[in-house]
Amino acid sequence: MDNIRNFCVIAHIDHGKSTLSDRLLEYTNTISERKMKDQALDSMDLERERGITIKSHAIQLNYPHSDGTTYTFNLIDTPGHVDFSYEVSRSIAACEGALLLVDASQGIQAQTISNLYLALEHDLEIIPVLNKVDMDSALVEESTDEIVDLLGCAPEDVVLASGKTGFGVENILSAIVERVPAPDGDPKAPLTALIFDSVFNPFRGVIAYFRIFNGTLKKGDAVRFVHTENEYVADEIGVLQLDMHPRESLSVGDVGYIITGIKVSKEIKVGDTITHVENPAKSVIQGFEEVKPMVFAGIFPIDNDDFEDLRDSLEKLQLNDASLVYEPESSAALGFGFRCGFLGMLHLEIIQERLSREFDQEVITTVPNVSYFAYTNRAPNDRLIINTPNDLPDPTLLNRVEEPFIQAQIITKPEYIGGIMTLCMDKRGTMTKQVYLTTERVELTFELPLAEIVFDFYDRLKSISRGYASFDYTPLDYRESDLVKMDILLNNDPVDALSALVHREKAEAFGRKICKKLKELLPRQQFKIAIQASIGARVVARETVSALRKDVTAKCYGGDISRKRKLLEKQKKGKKKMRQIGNVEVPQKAFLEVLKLDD
Ligand SMILES: Nc1nc2c(ncn2[C@@H]2O[C@H](COP(=O)(O)OP(=O)(O)OP(=O)(O)O)[C@@H](O)[C@H]2O)c(=O)[nH]1
Repeated sequence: MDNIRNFCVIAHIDHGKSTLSDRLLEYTNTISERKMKDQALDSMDLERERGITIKSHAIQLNYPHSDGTTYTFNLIDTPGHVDFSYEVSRSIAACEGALLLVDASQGIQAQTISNLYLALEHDLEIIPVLNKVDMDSALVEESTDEIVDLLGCAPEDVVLASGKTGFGVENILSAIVERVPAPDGDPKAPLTALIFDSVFNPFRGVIAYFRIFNGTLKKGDAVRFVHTENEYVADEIGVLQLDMHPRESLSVGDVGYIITGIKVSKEIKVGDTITHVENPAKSVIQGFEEVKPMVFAGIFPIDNDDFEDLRDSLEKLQLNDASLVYEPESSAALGFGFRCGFLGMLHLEIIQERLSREFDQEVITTVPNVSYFAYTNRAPNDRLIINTPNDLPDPTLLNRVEEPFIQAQIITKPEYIGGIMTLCMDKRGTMTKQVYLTTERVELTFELPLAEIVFDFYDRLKSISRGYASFDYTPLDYRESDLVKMDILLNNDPVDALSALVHREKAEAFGRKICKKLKELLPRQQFKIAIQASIGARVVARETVSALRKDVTAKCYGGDISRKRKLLEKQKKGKKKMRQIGNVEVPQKAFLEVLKLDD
C-alpha cells in the first residue's frame, strides 16, 4: 500500500493531457514504442479523430524511483469537456493526487479552475505542471506566476514539462512519489470500492473500473452494488495495464476492473459503491448522482421505413453509453422517431456522428431544448417535466414554467469584457463576479438560462473574444420564466419538429430570424412557400419562398435518354435527404441549421 500512488491528470481542453500521459507510459515502459500509437489512452476512433477524450480510462504504471523502490502508479485519465464533468468528478474521487496541467502558451483557463476546484473538494494533493514549454510562444514566467497566485504555492513547486519532447517527465514522476500521499484504509475492514467508470465489451459484457478504499476483494466473491441494489459474483478481477491482467485478490488503494456478466451499461452506475454481500460496509462512498440528461432532441429516420433499424442502433449505442436516454416519439411532420436525452451539445453531436458512422443511419435531429418544469392549475405543485415543446400544457391550464439556470465561468482578456457582457445580457444572463487573475486576464462569473447557451453561445463567445475566452459551467437551479411556445408553419401546416419554447420578450425577434433563416435553407419549389412563425393563433413573422419551375432535364434536349435517366436518378437520390412536410420538401440539415442564427 505504501508503494501505491493514485493520481489523475486535470487540465483545460487541449492543454496536452493525452500527449503527456503517453510520455508517462513510454518512460515507465508500460507500453513498448512499437505499440505506441499517439494517444494510446484514447481508444475510440472518434476520440482520436476529434482529439478529445470522451471516456475516462485507467492504467497502471511501474516506476523505479531513485530511492530504490519500485512504485505502482495508477493513472486515471479524465475527460476534458463540460458535458462529461460528472465522470471527471468520480475519477478525481478515486485519487489522492492530481497533476494540474497548464499550457504555457495559454495560461490558466476556465476548465483549469473548475477542475482544480473539484480536486480541492476531494482534498487531492495538486502538482502543478507547466506544459508545452518547448513552444516558442510559451510564457513560462507569466504562466508560473498565475499558477502560484491561484494555488498559493511556491514557484519551485511548478514542474516544467513538454509532452512533445518528454522534457520534465522524470521530475513529474518523482514529484508524484514524493508529494502524493500513499492510500490509507484497512484491508480487513468491510469492502468499499468506488466505481469510477465502466466500458462495454462485446465479448465480456460490461467491465466496471473501481478503486478500493477499504477491505479486500477476491475473485469469486459475492458482491453488492449498493445504489442499484444488484448482487453479482466477481467472475474476474484484475488490474489494467494496456490490457486486462487478472488477479486473485485486490486490496486497499488498488485500482482495477471487475467482470460480473452484466450485459448492459445501464446496470452499472458510475459513482456507485461495491461491497460484499456478506459483511457489507455500513456506509457508502459519498457523491453518488444519477446522471441527468441536460439537452433533449428528437431523432427521426429520414425514411420512415428505417424506424426499427434506428431503434436497434440506439439500443446498441446505449449498451456502451449509459448516459444516452431515449423513448419513442411521434411527430406530425416527421413520423415516428425517438426523443433522446444528452449530457450536452457535444454529446448530441457525438451520438449523431456515431449513428452515421457505425450504423450507417442518417437521421434528422430536431431543435434541441432543455428540460423544463411546468406547473399546472389542476392542483398546487402539480409539476410536469417538459422535454419537448409539444408537451407544454394548454395556456389555460398552465400556472407557470421554470427553466434550468447555470453558473458560467469565463476567462478572457480585459478588452473583451464589454463584448462578452453584451452577449451574456442578450442571453438573459446576469454577471455575479469579476476577478482579475492578472492585469491581462480576468475571470467573469454569470448566471444564465441553460437554454440560451445550448445553441450558438460558444461560437459567438469565440468570435467576440477572437478565441481568447474559455468557458465552463455548472448547473445551478430552476427559475420561473415567462416562456411561450413558438410554432413554425409551412404553407399553413405546423411543423411540430421546429417548435421551440422561447422567452416572451424575445419571441418576435426570434420568430423573424427563424423565418428568414428558413427562407435561405428551403430550396425553391414549383409553388410558393409561405413560412410563418406564430404564438398561439398570432402570426408574428412571415417570409415567402417564390416558386420555381425546376426541370433538371431541360439541359438535355436531344434524344439521349440514358443521360436523362441518370440525371433523374441523381435528383431522386438528392431527395432522399429531404422530408415532405405537407406539400413542402425540407432538407435534412434545415432542422439543425435553422437555429444557427448569427446576426
Ligand atoms: N508544442 C507542444 N505541443 C503539444 C504538447 N503537448 C501537446 N501538444 C499538442 O497540443 C494538442 C492537444 O494535445 P492533447 O494531448 O490532445 O490535449 P488533451 O488535453 O489531451 O486534449 P483533450 O483530451 O481534448 O482535453 C495536440 O495538437 C498536441 O500535439 C507539448 O508539450 N508541446
